[in-house]
Amino acid sequence: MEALGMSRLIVISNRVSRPTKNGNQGGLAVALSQALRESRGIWVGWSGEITENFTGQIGFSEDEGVKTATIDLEEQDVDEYYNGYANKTLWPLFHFRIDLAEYARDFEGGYNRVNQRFADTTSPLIEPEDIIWVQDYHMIPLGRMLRDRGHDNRMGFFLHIPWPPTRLLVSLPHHSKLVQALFAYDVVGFHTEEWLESFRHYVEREMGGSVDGDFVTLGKRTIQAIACPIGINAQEYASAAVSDAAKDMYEKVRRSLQDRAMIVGVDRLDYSKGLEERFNGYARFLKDHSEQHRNVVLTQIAPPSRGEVESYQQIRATLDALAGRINGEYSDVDWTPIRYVNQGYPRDKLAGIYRAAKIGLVTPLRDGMNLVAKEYVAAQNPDDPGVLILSRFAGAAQQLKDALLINPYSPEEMSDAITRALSMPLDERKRRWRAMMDSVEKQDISWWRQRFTERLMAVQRNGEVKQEAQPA
Ligand SMILES: O=P(O)(O)OC[C@H]1O[C@H](O[C@H]2O[C@H](CO)[C@@H](O)[C@H](O)[C@H]2O)[C@H](O)[C@@H](O)[C@@H]1O
Ligand SMILES: O=c1ccn([C@@H]2O[C@H](COP(=O)(O)OP(=O)(O)O)[C@@H](O)[C@H]2O)c(=O)[nH]1
Repeated sequence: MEALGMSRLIVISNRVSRPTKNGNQGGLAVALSQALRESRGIWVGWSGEITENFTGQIGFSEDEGVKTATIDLEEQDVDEYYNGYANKTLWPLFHFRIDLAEYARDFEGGYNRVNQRFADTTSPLIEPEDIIWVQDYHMIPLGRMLRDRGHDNRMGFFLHIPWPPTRLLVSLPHHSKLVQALFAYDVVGFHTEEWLESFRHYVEREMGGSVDGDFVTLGKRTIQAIACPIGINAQEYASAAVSDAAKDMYEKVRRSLQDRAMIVGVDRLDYSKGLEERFNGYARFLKDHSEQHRNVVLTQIAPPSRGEVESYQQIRATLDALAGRINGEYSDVDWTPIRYVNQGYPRDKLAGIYRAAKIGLVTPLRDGMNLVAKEYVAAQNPDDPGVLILSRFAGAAQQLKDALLINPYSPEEMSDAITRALSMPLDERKRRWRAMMDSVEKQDISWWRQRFTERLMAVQRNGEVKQEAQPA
């Protein structure tokens, strides 16, 4: 494979997704699997299992040509690392919710302990020419820990969530230690220019570092920090939308709607996704447009997520009550305005649901990227496409400028956008869809992977960048 040459790729992430025969995997897993297969690489991560006492024993497996190496964690590890520091401390803070961020020394201790465990697991597997690619906020210190074990390999890090403004980040105890750890990598990637800009701002203002184009220097160490938006497998997703499973689902949904227009939302049940604001915006639409009652249904698919974390239990209870209240107020014996569904669907069925929806309503308060927005576009019928209403605060809004971009905090804007989308002429729908689909197809998941790994390959093992890789 051209980007990696003869080097093996080693990917390390919290979750590992093994290829299955029916290909039912997320886009990230598909993209990484392809690169791992072609480079005979390894994907390292948590097995998702809990063991009584940590053994460090590695479970090796090979499925469809992709090797995985996983470890089990102890209950205390999962509490302090995954539920604790990752999802009670970093996730809310990095999504600008310092009101929800909890800090406890135990969380930070558990986070570092688990990262040491991943470093111990990965270290013996690493060969000198391997390129190492660490994914996401669960694993920020891992690169530093691998360097401490003597690995001078090319190492990259990709952050899948936003990078917060400096004024918020400084509320984290030991914030500079966390940021300093990123300087162990050679290339650090973010989804958007905005997150990259905030990272550079922190390094310059808080740490006295300097920025020169993509190069960011702190003390003796210079790394590259780039914006590299993740995409989906657009062609494959468009095909999935006309598969038998998708068509069955499409028919089932359409039959149940009886000519009503469907608005669809698909999100993990997470406070960052703006579901409460979405329901309130839709309620505002119902209040302002009684003539539209019975013509419209909002289907919100929201599989529960991170249910051991209290803020997730709270948002779930809030949404249960809100959906009940809105339905109670507006329903009739033969019409329910919100279908609120707490189960997840596999890709093909989901693609059929997206295609059956006249409107995709994607309104996170803050989101690293949001792949659902791109999937909704890819699943549409080119001859009769639906309209995407997208929060300006999703990373995806930087690319999908032909969506109806809204401020998710404003119920009026949401109500107006729904009204506009319901009556949008076919010509305008087609024009907007074509422009968005061009972007989804061009900057797809392979583009993302290749752009990042090419940058990493251009770094020499001593950390210098080959001349031709320097940006103009
Ligand atoms: O693994 P979980 O705790 O169940 O969470 C699922 C994933 O959520 C986050 O996704 C992010 O990555 C997406 C792809 O780049 C991006 O589109 C989205 O905006 C992000 O929120 C998380 O960052 C992943 O690590 C989780 O696996
Ligand atoms: O019932 C569901 C709900 C969501 N997803 C997938 O979960 C991913 C969600 O990614 P996104 O970037 O939108 O948000 P995240 O959950 O990663 O924050 C998308 O690929 C969805 O298709 C799914 O397969 N089934």
